[in-house]
Amino acid sequence: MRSPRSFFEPLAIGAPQPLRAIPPVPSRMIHFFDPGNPKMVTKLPSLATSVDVLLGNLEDAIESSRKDQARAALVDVACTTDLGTTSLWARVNALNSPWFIEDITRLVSEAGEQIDVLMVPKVEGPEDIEFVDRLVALLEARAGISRPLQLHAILETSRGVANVEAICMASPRMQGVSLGPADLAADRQMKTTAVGGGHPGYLVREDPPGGDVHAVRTTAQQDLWHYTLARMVDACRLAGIQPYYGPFGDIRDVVACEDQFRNAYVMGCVGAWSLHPVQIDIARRVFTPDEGQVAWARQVLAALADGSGAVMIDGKMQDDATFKQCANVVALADLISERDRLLESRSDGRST
Ligand SMILES: CC(=O)SCCNC(=O)CCNC(=O)[C@H](O)C(C)(C)COP(=O)(O)OP(=O)(O)OC[C@H]1O[C@@H](n2cnc3c(N)ncnc32)[C@H](O)[C@@H]1OP(=O)(O)O
Ligand SMILES: CC(=O)C(=O)O
Ligand SMILES: [Mg+2]
Repeated sequence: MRSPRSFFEPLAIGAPQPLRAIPPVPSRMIHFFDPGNPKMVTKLPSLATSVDVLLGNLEDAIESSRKDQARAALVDVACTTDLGTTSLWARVNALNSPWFIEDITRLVSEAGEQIDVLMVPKVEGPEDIEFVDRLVALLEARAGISRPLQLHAILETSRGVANVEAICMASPRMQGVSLGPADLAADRQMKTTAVGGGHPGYLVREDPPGGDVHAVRTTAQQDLWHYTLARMVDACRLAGIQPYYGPFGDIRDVVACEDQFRNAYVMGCVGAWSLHPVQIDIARRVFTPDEGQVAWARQVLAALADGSGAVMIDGKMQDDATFKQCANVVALADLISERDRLLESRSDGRST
């Protein structure tokens, strides 16, 4: 654990000063692409007019035989493609893999000014983040990078979940954490074979009406990810960083994807991954504050000018706590509306 006095000092001589706060940049959808797939790469300028984050994936879903090609292609994308105001992130391979060292070295050294966030998979404890933090600082210093790269951890092992608070607080580079439901399910030996979503066997059943255990009873599926997500949200907010739902693998099931994303949004997450273009609009719809809720929140703020006291609006008590809840909704809505204005002007071909 670092001393509070040295927490914000660069970890290498010549590395940029660490950030004191996470930049307030919307990241409703982290859209994954395979940098080694030319068809996907040609779509990037057009995708950049509709998504908040484009992420070049080098880890799972990229065949071992194509890792080097995908890495080189991602550096090329970073250095040659105009993505406007859309952020560029990269998912590197796991720390113990044969590709990690080359991933991190080349991405930081050759594209460190273009990449905003490095997503690190299978993070198990603060020591993993501390290791990457120092390595990135050394590479930044050597390459003369002017602004610090941020780190994003994927929560996908039991040990990672057990250490999530320490992971979130391990470095000022930490930008956020995503749930990794597929690897986490495997690591925990859960009995789902899906990427996110529910399971028909994880349910509650109504009590027997009149004690008749043979009566037909209603059941409702429960959210397999509730505990992990809630714990992750608390850990992220404790550290002042951003929580995200990860991927939803059933691309056809847009309804369940929207439900899963919305659960995460209501719980406090700021975004989710989109694996396929069809999931982009789902994430935008879900992670953009609802107009009716924003109007209500503005009404509460206006009624409680300085946040103190208590008033009734439509029969509901409002005070300092609801003032803060509403201020969060309004601040997010304003941030997103500015982002959508930028996306719209880029999509119209106007200068941003
Ligand atoms: C558990 C985890 O680790 S999740 C993270 C790792 N997984 C990933 O990154 C997967 C990313 N997504 C993909 O690779 C693809 O979406 C796949 C393989 C799942 C499906 O791809 P396809 O079989 O080509 O899907 P589909 O035929 O519906 O594609 C329709 C079009 O969208 C394009 N497309 C599909 N996914 C993407 C994407 N992520 N980004 C950009 N374009 C895409 C296809 O190239 C195709 O283009 P075309 O109409 O010009 O031919
Ligand atoms: C997100 C991810 O990598 C997983 O679910 O395993
Ligand atoms: Mg994974």
